[in-house]
Amino acid sequence: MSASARDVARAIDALRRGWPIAIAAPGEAPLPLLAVETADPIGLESFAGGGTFPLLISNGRAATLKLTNQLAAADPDTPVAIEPAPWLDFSTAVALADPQFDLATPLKGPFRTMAIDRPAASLAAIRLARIAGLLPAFVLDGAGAEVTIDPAAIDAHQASGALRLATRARLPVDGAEDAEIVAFRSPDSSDEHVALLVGQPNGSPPLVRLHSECLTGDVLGSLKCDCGPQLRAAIEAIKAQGWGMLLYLRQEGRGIGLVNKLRAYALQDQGFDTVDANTRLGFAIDARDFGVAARMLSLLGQRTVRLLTNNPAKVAGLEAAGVTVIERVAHALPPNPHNARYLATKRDRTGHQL
Ligand SMILES: Nc1nc2c(ncn2[C@@H]2O[C@H](COP(=O)(O)OP(=O)(O)OP(=O)(O)O)[C@@H](O)[C@H]2O)c(=O)[nH]1
Ligand SMILES: [Zn+2]
Repeated sequence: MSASARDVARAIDALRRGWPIAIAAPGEAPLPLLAVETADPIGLESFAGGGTFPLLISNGRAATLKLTNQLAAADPDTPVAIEPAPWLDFSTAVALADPQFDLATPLKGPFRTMAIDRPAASLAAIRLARIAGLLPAFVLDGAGAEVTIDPAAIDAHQASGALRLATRARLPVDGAEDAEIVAFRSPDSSDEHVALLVGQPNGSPPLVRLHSECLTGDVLGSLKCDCGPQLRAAIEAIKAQGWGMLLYLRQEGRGIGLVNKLRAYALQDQGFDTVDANTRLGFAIDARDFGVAARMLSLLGQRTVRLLTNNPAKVAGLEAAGVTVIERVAHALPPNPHNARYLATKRDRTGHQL
């Protein structure tokens, strides 16, 4: 592991423990940061010195709070800085960061945005929050940073190039007794992706399914989404075709992590759909990087595939990463009363071809 990879790992760990870090981009002054989600009043005081402080949130969140115009910057990941104000205290910072009480508690204010003087570090901070599975909201410019990292190290952390095949073994599964599991690891990330290889190569391109982790659907049988049935149907479809592979990608919640996905579910309980829930939390609607899947296919010797999906973004993501998708094979399953709205939203708002 390189020194910078170690620093990113330390930065993620520090943020999750409520310790401050700094991001220093070339040509910019360092940007000290304390994650609002894991801060407490004592940690905040030792970081900010007891005074008032500026905050950094994402545009999706700022637009939800009516601090920016959603249309002005279409990308929900764009950083937005909020000016210090005497009424900006710990509990107000939490209310600005976390949408769960948006409808219940009127926000203190007014709050004003301000120009961002360290743009590269600010953008990297929002990305780092997502990688750490934290709400994208930081107190800025305090003291005591545990570690200082370069945005380039965060890019390297996300890159799939260092992914390696770690081990493989026979794994008879329900529906495919001849299956083999292959595990992948990267020194830059703790995500352990796996591929399930079904059947034997028969000269034609494999039928491939990219399945993003869904603990609730895959393991607990959640009816809120279609993941569990899609997972099992994919294995059956691959088996029926003769051969292929299911890539199980550790991209829970379309890349925002389990806790943030469950926060999105809490917002869905309040009536927001899957798209608006992600945006209110301050995340992109889909934060996945399908370069990981392309790298796994390349390590498995596959550059041309038939892809089981309804999501054109998966086809585009693989193609952009150098995989030829010769055919998209539809993978729709019957709705149930709990996921009908979710499936309709995917069709109407994220371009799924159902
Ligand atoms: N953030 C968020 N993630 C969700 C929600 N519902 C399901 N997911 C996640 O969405 C991912 C499932 O998407 P997939 O089935 O791989 O793919 P898709 O983009 O729907 O496209 P298909 O290939 O057509 O199924 C999993 O990581 C789930 O955890 C939600 O409401 N919010
Ligand atoms: Zn799911």
